[in-house]
Amino acid sequence: MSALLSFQNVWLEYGDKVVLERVELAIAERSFVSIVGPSGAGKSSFLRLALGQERPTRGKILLDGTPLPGECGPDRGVVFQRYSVFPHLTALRNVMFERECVGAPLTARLFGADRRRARDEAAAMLAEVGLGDALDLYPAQLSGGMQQRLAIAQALIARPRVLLLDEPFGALDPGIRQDMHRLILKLWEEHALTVLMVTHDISEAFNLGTRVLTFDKRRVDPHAPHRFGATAVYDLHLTRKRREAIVEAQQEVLRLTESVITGKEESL
Ligand SMILES: Nc1ncnc2c1ncn2[C@@H]1O[C@H](COP(=O)(O)OP(=O)(O)OP(=O)(O)O)[C@@H](O)[C@H]1O
Repeated sequence: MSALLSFQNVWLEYGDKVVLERVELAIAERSFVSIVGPSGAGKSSFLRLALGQERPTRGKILLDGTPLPGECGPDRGVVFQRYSVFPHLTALRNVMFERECVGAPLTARLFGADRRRARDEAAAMLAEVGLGDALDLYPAQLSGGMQQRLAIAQALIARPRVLLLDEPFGALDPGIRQDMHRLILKLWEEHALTVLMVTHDISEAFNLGTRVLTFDKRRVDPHAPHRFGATAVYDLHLTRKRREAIVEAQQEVLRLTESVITGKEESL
C-alpha cells in the first residue's frame, strides 16, 4: 500500500515551546489510524497539521507525494467533538452549504438546477448517515449523536480522501457511541476513506483502528517541560484478528471487573 500522507521529521513549536518533534510517519491510503496519548501530547495539533490549519515549524508533510497545501482543501474533512455545525442552519442547509460555497464562492447561494442538485446530494448524504427524516431540523433540535451524524455528513459531502476526527464520540453515551462506531466503519469502507482519529478511549482506538499511534514525549526536562516535544512513541499495526483478540480481552476484563463489583455488592 502506498503512503497517502507522510510526515518527514515534522516539528511544531510555539515560541520556545516544542509541541511535536521528529514526527516521522507514513500513513497508508485507506488505513484507519487511532491516535491516543496523554492530555497535552499534541494529538489535536497533529490533526491540525494534517488538515493544513497549522504549518510545521520544521520538516515536511506530503499528500500523495506533494507538499500539503497551506490551507484546508476539499481532500480533507474534519469532525470535532462539538460545535462542528452551523446552529442557525437546518440539517439540510448545513450539508448544502459546502456545495453552495464551492458552486457560488461569493454569495454561497445556488439557484435552479444547481440548487436542486446540491439539495439532492445533501439529502442523500444525510440519509446515508441516518438523518433522512431530519432534513428540516436545526442542530438544537437534534440529540448529541444526531449532531455528530450531521457533522460527519457535512465533512463527507465534499468527498474528502482523508477524514480527520478529533474525539468525535467523546461526548456521547456508550450505546450511542456503538451506533456511531458502526456508522463510521461503514462510511470508512464505502467512501474508501483514510481516517485519522484522536480519542481518549483506548478500547475505541483498538476497536476501530487498523493502526494505533501513541503520542508522548520521549524525553522530559523537569526544569523546562516545554523544551521537548511529543512524537509517536508506539506505532501498532493491527490485523483484523489481532484487533478482535485485543477487543475480546478488553471485554473479558470488563466482564470480570463487573462480576467482582456485583459479587461485592451481593456480599454486603
Ligand atoms: N496556538 C497555540 N499556542 C501555544 N501553545 C499551543 C497552541 N496550540 C496548542 N498549544 C499547546 O500545545 C500542546 C498540545 O496541545 P494539543 O491540544 O495538541 O494536545 P492534545 O494531546 O490534543 O491534548 P488533549 O488530549 O488535552 O486534547 C499544549 O501544551 C497546548 O497548550
